[in-house]
Amino acid sequence: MTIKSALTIAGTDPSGGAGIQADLKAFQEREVYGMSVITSVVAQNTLGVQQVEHLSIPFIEQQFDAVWNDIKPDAVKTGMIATIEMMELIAGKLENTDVPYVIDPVMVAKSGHSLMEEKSREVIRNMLIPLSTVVTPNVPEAELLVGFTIKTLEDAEKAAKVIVKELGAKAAVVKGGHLEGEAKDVLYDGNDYTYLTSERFPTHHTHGTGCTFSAVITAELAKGKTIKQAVEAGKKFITDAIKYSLKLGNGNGPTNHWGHRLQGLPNQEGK
Ligand SMILES: Nc1ncnc2c1ncn2[C@@H]1O[C@H](COP(=O)(O)OP(=O)(O)O)[C@@H](O)[C@H]1O
Ligand SMILES: Cc1ncc(COP(=O)(O)O)c(N)n1
Repeated sequence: MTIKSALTIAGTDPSGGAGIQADLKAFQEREVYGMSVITSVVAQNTLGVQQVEHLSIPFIEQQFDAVWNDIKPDAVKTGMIATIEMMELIAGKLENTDVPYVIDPVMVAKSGHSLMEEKSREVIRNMLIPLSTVVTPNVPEAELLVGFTIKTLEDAEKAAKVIVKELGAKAAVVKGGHLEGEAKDVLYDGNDYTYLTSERFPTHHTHGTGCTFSAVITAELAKGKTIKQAVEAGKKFITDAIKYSLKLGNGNGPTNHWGHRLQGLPNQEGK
């Protein structure tokens, strides 16, 4: 069996639901060998973010080189990259590789805490997105990337197209977690739209949904799946992870990375 590997470059969540920790759990569930480069150490839990400390640029670079020069990953994702300097470093490292690259453009945590400097938005747009295979913004992130309001499915389609045609991503998925009604995401791959729809579960235990979704997409690309197959696998996985999400902690609990093994069983509300 050939082992495929994936690398996440992101911030941490010591409570295990988001960031690097969520990504590594997702890679493991998809049977891909997981590796990580930490950009910022975050004191956070299900209640919110308490404190953030950024690692130095030379130290982030050392971590990256340690992985890349030894076990070159089959796919890479970035999550929380807070500063312009971090983005420039990562862009420089990824610009001449052909490794599939997924960007989860993490800007603000669900709890409302900013995880990216505002002035970095321009840099993610100009330097990182043109290098990417798939970008996975939620609605507020997509609005900041494209500069218009997203209220309807048509707006989401338009935003996905702008991210591909104008910002230079190979594909974009605008996630519908923040819209009303069914949880409907829109993938645009430069030619076609694909809609990924699930029922909306009435739960607030959704800490780390975006991290887990993009990590599964990364794992599937590492295995050589197409963008469409990878995004469909990500949607299936996150739907079960939310359906069986965990009432852990005192705030918004984490998603359940074993959700896909629990199909047919009652969720935590007994439904
Ligand atoms: N309550 C929910 N029920 C079912 N799916 C959801 C729910 N909330 C979010 N999702 C799905 O989870 C994935 C992550 O979306 P979203 O929560 O918008 O991302 P983020 O964590 O970046 O804000 C998407 O596929 C979205 O459709
Ligand atoms: C290190 C890190 N990366 C990403 C998120 C976003 O996750 P969420 O939007 O679910 O809070 C987070 N809270 N922490």
